Amino acid sequence: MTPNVTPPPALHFEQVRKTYPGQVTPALRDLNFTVPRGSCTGIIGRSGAGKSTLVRLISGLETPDAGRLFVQGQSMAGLSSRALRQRQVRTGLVFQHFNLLTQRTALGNVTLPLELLGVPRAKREARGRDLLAQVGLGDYTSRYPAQLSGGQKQRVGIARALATDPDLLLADEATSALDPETSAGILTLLTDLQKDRNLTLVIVTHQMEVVRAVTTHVAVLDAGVLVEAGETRHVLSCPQHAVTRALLNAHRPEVSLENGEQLRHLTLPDLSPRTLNALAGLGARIVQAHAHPKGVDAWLALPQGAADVNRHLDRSAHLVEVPA
Ligand SMILES: Nc1ncnc2c1ncn2[C@@H]1O[C@H](COP(=O)(O)OP(=O)(O)OP(=O)(O)O)[C@@H](O)[C@H]1O
Repeated sequence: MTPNVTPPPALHFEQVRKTYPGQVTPALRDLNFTVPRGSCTGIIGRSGAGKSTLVRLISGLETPDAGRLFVQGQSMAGLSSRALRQRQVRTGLVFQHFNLLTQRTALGNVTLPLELLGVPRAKREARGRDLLAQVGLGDYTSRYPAQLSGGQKQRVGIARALATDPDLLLADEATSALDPETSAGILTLLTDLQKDRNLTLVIVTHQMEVVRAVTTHVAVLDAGVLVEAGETRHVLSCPQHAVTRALLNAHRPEVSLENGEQLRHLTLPDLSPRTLNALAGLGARIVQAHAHPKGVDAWLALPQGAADVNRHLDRSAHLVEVPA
């Protein structure tokens, strides 16, 4: 009989601390935190929280000065330089500013990691074409970065990150440089790829709407400290820390509410006449709305008693509430 062995988590931090040379204050301290295998985990925090440092530790570009970090069950400290390189090959990175080589075509950028591994030209180009097709750029293989939109450049960046068949994908502010609609498309692509390939996806962001839109788990960092972590639906519906609440309210629109109206953050399936009619029937006002991977991310002003009214909504057809 085969023993029932539970695979280790994708990432496990044990009392991890990182202080940069010449600095007194650690960029990360006493970090205890686990990223479940196959999850889509958001790492959120304000500027200077330590998010990029976390990415650099996971990708082996920095080492902790205390504590232990396990990636796919392997202690990063115990790896030989060869094993570290192999680990790095299985960790895909997607960057905010795409980091494409301007002198190379889309195909040339995607095949670069394979070229560095010595994969023969015909094989790497076949794989590169396949990956570009998977990210919706099958007709753009010969384009140079300057001939691509921001969203297309990020698709090339994602295809490149997948070239070496990673088991872990780190997206560091991957949508921060994109407009909301393009950003929604990239997040959908990332989560579709994650599910299809059974990857662990770590999304580093300062935007709570990104966490809300696609993650299953979230960790909130502040000034190098993990202040809150757990399943996204629990953390967002019942935030325990003031920093989490501040991040949740960061995009709360300034609006004067009338007669006891309540401001609610909702995901609408669309802005079709059917949805708008349903909202009008409730006396709801749309205060703000923008594209979202699951439809339209909206702030609504709802009349007093909206909680009761919400119970009468056909949630699956019209409205899916997400925690404000
Ligand atoms: N190479 C470095 N040398 C010295 N200090 C650094 C270095 N890199 C980062 N820091 C410091 O470490 C802390 C965490 O920085 P980090 O870049 O990880 O934060 P972040 O959450 O990614 O911020 P941002 O959202 O602004 O990119 C900050 O105080 C920063 O000034």
